[in-house]
Amino acid sequence: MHFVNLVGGLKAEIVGKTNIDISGIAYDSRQVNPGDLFVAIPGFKTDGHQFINQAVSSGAAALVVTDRNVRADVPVVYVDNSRKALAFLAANFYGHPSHALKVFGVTGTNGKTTTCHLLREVFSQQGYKVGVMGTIGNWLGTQRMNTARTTPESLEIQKMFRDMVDSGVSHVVMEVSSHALELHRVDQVNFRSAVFTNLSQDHLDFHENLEEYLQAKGKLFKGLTGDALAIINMDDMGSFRHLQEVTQVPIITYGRHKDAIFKAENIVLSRDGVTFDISYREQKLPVALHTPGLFSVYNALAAATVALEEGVEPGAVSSALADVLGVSGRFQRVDCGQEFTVIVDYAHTPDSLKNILVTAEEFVSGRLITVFGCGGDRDKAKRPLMGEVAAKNSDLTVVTSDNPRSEEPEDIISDILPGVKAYTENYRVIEDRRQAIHYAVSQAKAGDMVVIAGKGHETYQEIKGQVFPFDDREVVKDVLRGQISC
Ligand SMILES: CC(=O)N[C@H]1[C@@H](OP(=O)(O)OP(=O)(O)OC[C@H]2O[C@@H](n3ccc(=O)[nH]c3=O)[C@H](O)[C@@H]2O)O[C@H](CO)[C@@H](O)[C@@H]1O[C@H](C)C(=O)N[C@@H](C)C(=O)N[C@H](CCC(=O)O)C(=O)O
Ligand SMILES: Nc1ncnc2c1ncn2[C@@H]1O[C@H](COP(=O)(O)OP(=O)(O)OP(=O)(O)O)[C@@H](O)[C@H]1O
Ligand SMILES: N[C@H](CCC[C@H](N)C(=O)O)C(=O)O
Ligand SMILES: [Mg+2]
Repeated sequence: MHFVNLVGGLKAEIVGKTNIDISGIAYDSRQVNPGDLFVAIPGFKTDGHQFINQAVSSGAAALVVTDRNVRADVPVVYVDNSRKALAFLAANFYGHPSHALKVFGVTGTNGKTTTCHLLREVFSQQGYKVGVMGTIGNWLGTQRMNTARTTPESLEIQKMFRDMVDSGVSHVVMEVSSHALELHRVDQVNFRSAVFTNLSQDHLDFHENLEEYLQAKGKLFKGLTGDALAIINMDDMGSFRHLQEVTQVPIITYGRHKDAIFKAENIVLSRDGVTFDISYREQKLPVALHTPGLFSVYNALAAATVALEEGVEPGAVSSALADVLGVSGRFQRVDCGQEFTVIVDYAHTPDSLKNILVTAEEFVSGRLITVFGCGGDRDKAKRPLMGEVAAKNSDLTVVTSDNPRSEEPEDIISDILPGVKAYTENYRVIEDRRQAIHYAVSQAKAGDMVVIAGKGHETYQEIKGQVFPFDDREVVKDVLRGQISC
């Protein structure tokens, strides 16, 4: 692409000759190919400006920088914010593909992945080719691609949108994390609609406090334009009020609140699922889900609201929701015919852990045994809170490691323990997650339930910067294999 077309419209000062072609964009010097434009990002850990020489020696044809002192033999584009510029340039480079797609963004602390996958099923059953971007992977129709982030960097997003358009995708459901909103990853995305699930404590390592966390989420709604809709959970009243203030587009509410436009009524919770009615605009739509818990009602209601607003026939919405047997690592049973229940779940916040344990508690006839830890290099304030939730809602709590990342596993456990000790003496600390799962499962008797929380679909464990293969579900099967044929 010609350099002038690429940077056209970007608020910037340009020094150097502009009559060049750009073959690609890179924001990491290690990824630069000859002819690329290198965008230097001042980051949290290091500064992309330090790698300019490396980028140029790898063949960078031009640079985007924020540091006015940078001088180079290639053209230099001076901008105020390089993440913003990256999003702008990526959208230009790939031809603004989101304008040729219906992109539905889902944000909130919990329920994004689940809501997206429910919505994916509804749209797929309509015969649309659906794109998905989120925690458990990215999909172009049925083709799955791995992902490291819930919401990738703007460059990857725009490239994926381009591939989606080129392969016939019409609808995209994507999780939009607060990190993505704060770091301009979705700046140039043309959202058809945005969904808000809920807000509770998480990521206070990244956001100053809950207000700032909410403000980051609000950016998704602030950016909506045209005939986009803001689809908001009205039961989270504090967040609802904020989002209502910041958005300029029509608001569609859902929830159990009496004033919600799409209202869940007649909710019946059971061990194997949930049934409820969606009452909206003088109509009633019965829904049956295979996942239990009140939180499942919210996810399905959010997905149904989007689909119904898009004009999907109501019967098709409820039948697609009924066809979803579950989402990988979300309240996933590991069943080898044992006499007790084992659930692997991705709850890694105080609120989600509480939801999952309250749901489990309701249907367990015996003891509830919980295994969990907390991620390293993440919100430390949630650790004792998760300890408290586990202790209050379990008969036996096994505190272990999640992904300690660069932290000492025992330090993380020490942060969790005050919360546990304040509510129970029935706990064990087993730092090694495999051993912790072995212990918990071996303690279970007929009628008991073991909940293994925090890692859900993950197939790795990161300890001291090293990534090892690890899958809670496989570890459970290994233990059960020793007891019964599995
Ligand atoms: C906190 C956060 O989001 N950090 C993101 C941020 O990293 P950073 O600012 O620290 O980058 P840095 O390491 O200082 O490097 C600065 C720049 O120098 C470049 N560099 C670096 C080294 C080198 O040799 N050459 C080079 O050019 C880097 O590519 C980067 O552009 O920008 C990077 C480039 O886009 C991201 O990869 C990185 O995600 C990190 C790895 C991360 O763990 N993010 C998590 C917390 C995250 O985004 N999570 C959300 C939330 C999930 C949820 O809601 O639960 C998600 O969407 O996944
Ligand atoms: N609507 C909800 N409200 C509260 N908790 C929920 C809800 N839906 C799911 N959960 C709980 O949160 C966990 C994570 O769910 P899910 O993966 O759908 O959320 P997410 O928002 O995508 O999370 P992440 O931010 O990690 O990507 C589930 O395993 C479950 O324990
Ligand atoms: N997207 C979340 C996932 C947390 C999952 C948990 N297993 C952990 O590693 O902390 C985060 O990056 O904070
Ligand atoms: Mg997710």
